[in-house]
Amino acid sequence: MQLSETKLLIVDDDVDVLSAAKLLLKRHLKQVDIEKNPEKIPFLLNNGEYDCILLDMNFTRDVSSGREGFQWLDRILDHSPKMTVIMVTAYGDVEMAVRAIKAGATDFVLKPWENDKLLATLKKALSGKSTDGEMVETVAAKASKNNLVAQSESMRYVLDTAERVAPTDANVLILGDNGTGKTQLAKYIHDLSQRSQKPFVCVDLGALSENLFESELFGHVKGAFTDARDDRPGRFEEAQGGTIFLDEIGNLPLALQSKLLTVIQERQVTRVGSNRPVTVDVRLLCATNRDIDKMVSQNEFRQDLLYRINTIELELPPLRERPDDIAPLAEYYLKEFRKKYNRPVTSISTPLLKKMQLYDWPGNIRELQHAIERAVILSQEKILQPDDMFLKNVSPDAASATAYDLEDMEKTMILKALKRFNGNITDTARELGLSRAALYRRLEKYGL
Ligand SMILES: Nc1ncnc2c1ncn2[C@@H]1O[C@H](COP(=O)(O)OP(=O)(O)OP(=O)(O)O)[C@@H](O)[C@H]1O
Repeated sequence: MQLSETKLLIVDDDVDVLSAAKLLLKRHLKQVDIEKNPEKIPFLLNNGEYDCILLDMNFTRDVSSGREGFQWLDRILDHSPKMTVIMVTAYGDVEMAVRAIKAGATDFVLKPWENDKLLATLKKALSGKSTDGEMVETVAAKASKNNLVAQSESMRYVLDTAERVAPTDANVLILGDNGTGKTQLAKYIHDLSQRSQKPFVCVDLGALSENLFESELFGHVKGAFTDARDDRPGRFEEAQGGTIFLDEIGNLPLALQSKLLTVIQERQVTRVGSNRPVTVDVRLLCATNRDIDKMVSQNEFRQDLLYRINTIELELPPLRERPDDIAPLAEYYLKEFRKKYNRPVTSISTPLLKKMQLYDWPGNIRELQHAIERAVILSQEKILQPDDMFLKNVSPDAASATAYDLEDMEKTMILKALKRFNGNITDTARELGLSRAALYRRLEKYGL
């Protein structure tokens, strides 16, 4: 959207700020309205057709929590979910900005602002919108999203948060078991960020031997150790301007944890064997499948480092906790492998899908991917059947279930749901889409 077509509302309790902003912006925008009292916001939203709101975070002087601003942000987005809201704060720091963006703001500006910066922020926020208010995705982000299957509510929440955090440059820690998609998510964040045209460097700290960590991350100079025949930049330098993704950060030895902390604080790396620091501008994404808080409490991971890397934490749930993703993932990989191996398989039978829903998937998406790959290669059928997929811990009853074994299926589903919610009847009933009374009747019927 063009700046010259934009109708803007500015809400701030400081009249000087309001008049200065109006004086500057009315020359560039179609309409600029100002309001001192945030209580008027609902009335103004009902009566004006604004494209953008510049909203102060702190209405009560000397209060810097931003609480009021967040409350008004919620109210605005409840009323107009696609509104471009730019938060204004005198106390801005990355954390507050990230919280605002997570809560739905498009961007933020610091007070007192420089006129050029304010205009640039407005332009950027509005240019990300097409006329119907949808965010325009970059080509890389679109491609990346196409590879991400996310139908369950929990995954959509994770992606939604990732999308909000991506443009902020905040450090993100991704938690999740093996194969849940941590690397894929990190790439997605990079593709959605302003660094998407710069390198995305992925370092698997779980696959590095301890004596290689330092030179791999920070580089070395010729002669620094026996095998160092040339000067070599480390992965931080390779990621210059872009993103570095440190996978399995929980594997970083303590001595290197303090070096990494220094790198993050000073934004400089020093190659092994050199004493000349090199300035690096990288965004840091980390991931681990370990219980990092427990590692901190056992002094295996530095608390101060954790604070630095987890400005935002995203947790990928295991596949068994998002059964809604199983069918779309299976379809997605069926299509991929059918093409890759030129096989005539067209679809997945309902009984096989049921069998997959009942399985625990300890290896998560990676395991599902391999299971479909094997089935596509080996199956003689056009439609994959339960026997085409060997899954270790599915009970034989469930495995041979046909679409017509409804009672067996129902009993198994109830048992699974009860287990998942530790016997809690209300939660189990809600999960199964039953009333509590209906669930009790079935428990009695099946003698559970
Ligand atoms: N949402 C998704 N949709 C489709 N495929 C996915 C999704 N998430 C992950 N995958 C695929 O699953 C496999 C495992 O994903 P990924 O390597 O990102 O997991 P990870 O959590 O980083 O694993 P590890 O802990 O072993 O490093 C990859 O082949 C990836 O492409």
